[in-house]
Amino acid sequence: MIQDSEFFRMEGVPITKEEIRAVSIGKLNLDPEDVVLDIGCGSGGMSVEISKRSKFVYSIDNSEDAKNTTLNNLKKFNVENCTVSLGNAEDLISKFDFNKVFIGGTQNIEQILEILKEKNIERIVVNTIVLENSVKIINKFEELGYNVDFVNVSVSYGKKINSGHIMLSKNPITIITATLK
Ligand SMILES: C[S@@+](CC[C@H](N)C(=O)[O-])C[C@H]1O[C@@H](n2cnc3c(N)ncnc32)[C@H](O)[C@@H]1O
Repeated sequence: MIQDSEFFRMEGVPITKEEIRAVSIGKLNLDPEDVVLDIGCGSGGMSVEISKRSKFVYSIDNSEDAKNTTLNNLKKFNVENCTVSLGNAEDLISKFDFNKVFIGGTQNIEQILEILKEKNIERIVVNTIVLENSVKIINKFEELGYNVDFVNVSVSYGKKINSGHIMLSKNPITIITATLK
């Protein structure tokens, strides 16, 4: 994984942290021939990591700052197999052909999952921090007939203080993986 500090960042544009990227990449079970849609690409943290392990990535974000941040990071890490589109994922998904999806942005998530089901996508991995979203997403996947696996990942970062070393925890992230039965 690339260290978080190596990414170009813009104020207000989130990034999926290194350890969460590692687990999410594992859950995507990437193959070099995979074509992946990254919904809500933010700073491009996942887009860059996925592009290094797959054939092509289509990234979407509805924030212009996020689009520009991702483009900067694609350039910084010499990624040539990824394009970035500005807009709402629910309006753009139909333009692309892909076989796996990573979702880091969850606005209109139920509508997005319904559109993806129509495309028979084999594997979808979603990250969410909001508890209500976790329940909503798991229920929607089950309603649509997917196998669902969900894990909660809590990362604590080590820090040196005067009297020794401590661990500082970050908010847990729920990682939901849906596969077709
Ligand atoms: C947590 S950030 C993703 C971070 C990213 N995975 C990374 O590694 O840098 C979520 C992003 O999703 C975008 N977003 C949320 N819902 C969206 C939607 N329906 N369509 C497009 N973008 C969306 C937000 O603008 C935000 O930039």
